[in-house]
Amino acid sequence: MAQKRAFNEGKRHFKKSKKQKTAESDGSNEQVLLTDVRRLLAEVKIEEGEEKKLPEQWTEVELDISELSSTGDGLAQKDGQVYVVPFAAPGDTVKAKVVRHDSEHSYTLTGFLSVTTRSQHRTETPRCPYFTQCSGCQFQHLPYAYQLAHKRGIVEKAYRNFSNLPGTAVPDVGETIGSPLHYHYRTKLTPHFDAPPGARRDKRNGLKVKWDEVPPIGFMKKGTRKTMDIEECPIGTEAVQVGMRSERKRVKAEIDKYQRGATLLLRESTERIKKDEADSETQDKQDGVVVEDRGDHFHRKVCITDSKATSTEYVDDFRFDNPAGAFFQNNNSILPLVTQYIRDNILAPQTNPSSNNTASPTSKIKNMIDAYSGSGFFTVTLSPIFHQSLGIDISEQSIASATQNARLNHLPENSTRFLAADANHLFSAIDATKFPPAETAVVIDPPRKGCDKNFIRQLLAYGPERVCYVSCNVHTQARDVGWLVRGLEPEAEVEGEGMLEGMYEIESLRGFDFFPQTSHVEGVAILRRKKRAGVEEEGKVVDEGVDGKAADQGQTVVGDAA
Ligand SMILES: C[S@@+](CC[C@H](N)C(=O)[O-])C[C@H]1O[C@@H](n2cnc3c(N)ncnc32)[C@H](O)[C@@H]1O
Repeated sequence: MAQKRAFNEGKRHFKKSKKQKTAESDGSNEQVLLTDVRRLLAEVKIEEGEEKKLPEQWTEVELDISELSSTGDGLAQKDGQVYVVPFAAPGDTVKAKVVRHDSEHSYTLTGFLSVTTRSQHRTETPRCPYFTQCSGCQFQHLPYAYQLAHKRGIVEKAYRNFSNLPGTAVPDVGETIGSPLHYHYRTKLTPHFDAPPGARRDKRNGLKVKWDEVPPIGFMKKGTRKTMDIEECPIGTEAVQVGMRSERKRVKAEIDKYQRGATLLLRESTERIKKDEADSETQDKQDGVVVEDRGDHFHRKVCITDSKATSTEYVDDFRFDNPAGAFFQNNNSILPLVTQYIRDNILAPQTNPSSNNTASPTSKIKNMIDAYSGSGFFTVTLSPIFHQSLGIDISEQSIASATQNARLNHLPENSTRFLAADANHLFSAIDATKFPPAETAVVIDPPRKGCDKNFIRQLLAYGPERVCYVSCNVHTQARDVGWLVRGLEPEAEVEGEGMLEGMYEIESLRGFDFFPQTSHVEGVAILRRKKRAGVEEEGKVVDEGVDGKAADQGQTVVGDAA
């Protein structure tokens, strides 16, 4: 079934933007790259924007790559200009084609041509024949351990460059947790095809769109706005690959029915069958079905192409049903690791229930608020260690799925609840007697742009005991965590509002490799609240309350999380 083009497809990789001039991080690729470029220029003592003679556009240059940027590109310095080269490795000498100079910022975007001298790090043979052409993967030429170490460096740099925190406030970044699957991990792919040239004119003239040939069906060609034809994508799961083959075949047969280009949905769905209940057909090879042996169970996997159909995924024994086109994490293999990590760390370390998966009798933290909950992934998988959980998402459809997922996993309705609401107005609506901040942990997993300042302001005013911030953009995460630690200055336009003091310490930081072979890293930051003013009475928490007034909540403190 056709779908709308995903937000990041068909967009130019580097577009000129004025945002880079603002002090606050927007976490965009361009801003992150520019930060790396500036540091490299400073190291070689070159002024940004210095006039120099640069090679003509589309000419070939030979470059020595010195490092990898946080965007996954190789960086080289030549004659006072930084060159950005995709698909390169530090230590390579490469030939590249000049694409565009940014003279204001002294860097040049290039297209990769070939390697003249191989780096010692370039030890892997890319599995994909489209590698260096397709824009999807950046790292197939690098060994996996190298990818993980580089991603740890991305997290370190993000906090150095975008948190505005002194080094002493940022703990050592832990080693990146690798994905069990390095290839064949993506449970969702969305290849697309474009309308034929002249389609707009034909439509304007009321004519039917004419396809002279089947268009390329695949992903964006690196550095262009063109779609390249891709028959197989080795980061897709086996079921997704089966779906890709059959969808390509179907589109080829039915191309005349399309009046425009389209994005295709390929989403894996799993049926779990207990071995002792499996019949002889369960394991039979059937068209379009992939069967995996999972100990006590078989997993029968198919690829769904209708965005409204239900897809099912299992994370450990938790089951999640979602509309196939809705957001759900894309690398199922790493999800048990990340949820276990959060269960082990979200409560105070000394009261950690470790791996026993049940509510801790000794932790004073009893409640969890999952802001940006989506269809309940964290609310459901973390619920065993909390007495009550509340998931909030702006999308009513996601909240309907989350409620259904809680039911599917037999979570009681009175202790696991969901609310469709804007997280930016969340904490003013929370009843602090039901969710006392001193007994509550908040999980945040916002979109790439991070949290709104309003959200951070409210979170600081509410002041939960612990915060677990999960993010697919460690640069906006670093900015937001910086605010939680340092505090937030008042908005100029809000009369009478004072400085909101930072009240958190970063307990731990690390990346999880949700997307092997690419430059993306998922960051998990655990924050603890600094000691509350007036908490010292033996056996009692005297909290400042949500509105800033001291209020004796009379909670018994068993174990101190601060
Ligand atoms: C990265 S997804 C995370 C979803 C979920 N934690 C998961 O792992 O499946 C971000 C979620 O934030 C939600 N969202 C975006 N803006 C929001 C807002 N202002 N208030 C509440 N939720 C919001 C989106 O609907 C989306 O479900």
